[in-house]
Amino acid sequence: MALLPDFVTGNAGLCLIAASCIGATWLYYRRASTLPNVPGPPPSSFLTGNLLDVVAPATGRDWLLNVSTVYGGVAKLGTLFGGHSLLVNDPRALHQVLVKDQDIFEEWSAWTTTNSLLFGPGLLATVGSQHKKQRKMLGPAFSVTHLRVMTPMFVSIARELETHISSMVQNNPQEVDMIGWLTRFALEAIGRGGMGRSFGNMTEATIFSEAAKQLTASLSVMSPGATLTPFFKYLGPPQFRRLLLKSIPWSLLQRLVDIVDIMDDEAKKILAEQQKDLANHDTDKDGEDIIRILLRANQASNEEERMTEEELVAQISILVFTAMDTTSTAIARVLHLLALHPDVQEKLRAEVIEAYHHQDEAVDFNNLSALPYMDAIIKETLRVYPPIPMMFRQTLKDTVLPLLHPITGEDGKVMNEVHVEKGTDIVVNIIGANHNTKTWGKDASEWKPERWLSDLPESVTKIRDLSGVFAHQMTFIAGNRSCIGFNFAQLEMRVVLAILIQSLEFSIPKDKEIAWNSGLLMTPVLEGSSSIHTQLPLIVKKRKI
Ligand code: HEM
Repeated sequence: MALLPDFVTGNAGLCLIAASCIGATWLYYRRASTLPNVPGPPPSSFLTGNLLDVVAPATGRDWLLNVSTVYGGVAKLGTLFGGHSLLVNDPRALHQVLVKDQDIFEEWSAWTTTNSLLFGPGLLATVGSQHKKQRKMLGPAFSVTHLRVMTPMFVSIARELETHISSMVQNNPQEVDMIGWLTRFALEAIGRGGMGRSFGNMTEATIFSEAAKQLTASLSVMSPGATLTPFFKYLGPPQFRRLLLKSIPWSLLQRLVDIVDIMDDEAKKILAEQQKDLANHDTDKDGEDIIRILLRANQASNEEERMTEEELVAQISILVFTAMDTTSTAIARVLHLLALHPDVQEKLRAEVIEAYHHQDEAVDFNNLSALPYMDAIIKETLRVYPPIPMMFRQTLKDTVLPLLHPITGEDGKVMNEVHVEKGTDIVVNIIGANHNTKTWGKDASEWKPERWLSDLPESVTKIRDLSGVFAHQMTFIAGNRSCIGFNFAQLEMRVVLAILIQSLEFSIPKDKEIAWNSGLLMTPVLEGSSSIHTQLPLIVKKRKI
């Protein structure tokens, strides 16, 4: 025993569990290790394959794009212990994965298990008929009719945001960390629009807002370890697993456990309040929110369809998780690009001022949707800079993926399709699909809002297989697991732009370089900073109206 390090002798149980996990992972990954003949980048190490290349904060995005350029629509990636997964951006193959054969290409089990451990059995954690049932019940709350009703509430939150920022820059232009403000806006939008309650004053952080803000960043840092979570659920009952987690001396993990507890407590409180209001027939609120609509539908449904209390709580935490950072970083990206391209900013401002004549009270769903230049900027930004650069799927049985654009196999022969074994992980290369030159043309990677103001090429409009739910792109993916909130997100983007651009000007600070880190989500940071602290410092100037 003296030969073993103290940590091992002192934590024998923990080490045994870790060794079993590693062994089980190895066995698991060996099963799906044959993707014969599909070329791909050499793995950086036997232990982690290409996983660390994909999630590398500063280079992950370009790495993904480069692999698509070099290897085409499908490429073999190395995963843990010499295993392989398939990176896909070919339009026909993506259509097969996400739409045509979506029952064969199920959500990645590491992702659903992680989400189930974090939030419980909500949309991001369920599969098959349970997922379908939940999706059907939540769908109506995201309808255009409902969003139309919600618009004035978004406008009022955006005006609060504008008032706060304006007061900071009233006398002189100032550097403002826009991502912080946009995160508060997005949290408040999902709070009031989603849960029927405010998450607090926009200027002061609360325990909940801090927890929600840190969640994505913590998960991004820990994402390579997500591949191990399917085995975690076999490590005994939840109380035991919790004890196990609490005994691991890793501050980031301990913070994650706290965050999850805070979010869960809040979700339970929200549900209890909503149920009470509903029981009291209290409809004296700013229109119907998502959870209220869900509760009504749940109440009206039959026994087999009805969601449990646990499922309802999970939906609340999942909505906060999915709605907040995705949308705030999407708006942040637009503002960053407008600051980099003052001509585009000015043209957008002219369009908005012309439409509203300085009366932002008039901003409504219809007139917001009728601003062609704003529409072009939003579509182009989401295409070139999708906030989520990739997603994952897993095959439930052996199958064949057809390719629209054939590739050359390792044996030098042309491949029109790829045979994929049961258990293979599929990486949906969202950014690769959005930058595909065969679809979007040679300038696919350039940010050109103008491309949306004239006819798009036939390679975009005439391909039946290009099945993204939004603007021919994969940003919100496609099929039954596509983003349920894509119209909600776009509406938030439009409202914030319409309100801020009229009275504020944005430019880049002279002494700071902004970079975007890859991860689960693309996030703005200061160039060279490896920190998980997101920042978007822009110089904001008050316009004289
Ligand atoms: C620009 C902002 C957003 C982007 C880029 C985005 C992107 C995505 C993507 C790529 C997925 C698919 C995940 C998968 O394959 O499992 C997804 C799912 C989802 N999104 Fe969004 N999203 C955004 C905003 C929102 C908002 C505002 C909401 C809610 C109000 C939302 C709610 C959801 C939910 C609940 C799912 C899970 C759907 C399911 O599994 O059925 N998202 N989102």
